[in-house]
Amino acid sequence: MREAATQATTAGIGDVVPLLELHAVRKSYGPREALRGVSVAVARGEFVALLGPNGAGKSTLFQLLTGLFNADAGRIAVCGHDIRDDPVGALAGIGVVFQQATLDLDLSVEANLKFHARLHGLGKRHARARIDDALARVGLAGRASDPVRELSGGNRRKVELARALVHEPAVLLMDEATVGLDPASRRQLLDEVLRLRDRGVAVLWATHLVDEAEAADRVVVLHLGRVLADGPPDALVHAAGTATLAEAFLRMTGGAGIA
Ligand SMILES: Nc1ncnc2c1ncn2[C@@H]1O[C@H](COP(=O)(O)OP(=O)(O)OP(=O)(O)O)[C@@H](O)[C@H]1O
Repeated sequence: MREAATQATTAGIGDVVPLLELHAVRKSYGPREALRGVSVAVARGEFVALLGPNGAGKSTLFQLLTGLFNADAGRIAVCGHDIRDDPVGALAGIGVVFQQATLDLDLSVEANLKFHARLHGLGKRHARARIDDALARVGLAGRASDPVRELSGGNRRKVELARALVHEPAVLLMDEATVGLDPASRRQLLDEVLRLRDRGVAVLWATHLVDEAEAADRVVVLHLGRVLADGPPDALVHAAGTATLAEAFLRMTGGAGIA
């Protein structure tokens, strides 16, 4: 993991070169503008929360980042690879946990991860080592042969995180990944991702939950397809003149979303 992140960083000039970069990204569905010129950057070892109420454009942004479709305008680059010119290079640097569960419930934990490893072109021996490492990282070392169907919701999310890590991405995308989890499981997942951040991974964590955003190095507030604020949680609270991030978020979005 560290190696992948380091390689990506040293390819640029100094530590400030972002591993994930969106510049003036626009996307419309027919006449509806979902993203109206969004710019966001995430550096190595940085945890950025993308905080937005329903309809802000978070899912659209993640769909662009995962190559599901192209932006109408603007630039997206991962580890210096433009997602339009070099989608394979860009997507190789990304690990994703989607909002919707995407595991095959009838397969074992290990089989799900093996499938992902093959998709990323990992050889058998390398895949074996990476899968063991990723499962140990999320505390599921002893569950490799269990059918996913037998795991709790919290453990299934951990398997999804392990799967996202198998190919050692420099950038981790978490799309409302804690939806449906109880508070303890939510905290565990957040803590694990913070540890990955500390190992150098660049994390973009989409959420509508203010308490999750409070743990971030920077919070990007997205509303109706525009970035309303981008900075450390304290700075956002200070700029809004409120007592809490929740109040600042409410004020910025006109009460459109709070949790
Ligand atoms: N396939 C689509 N066709 C038409 N409009 C869409 C489509 N997907 C999203 N939109 C619209 O684009 C805007 C942004 O939606 P998006 O789902 O990206 O927001 P979001 O922040 O992920 O919201 P949520 O938290 O509710 O998932 C909304 O106005 C939404 O109605």
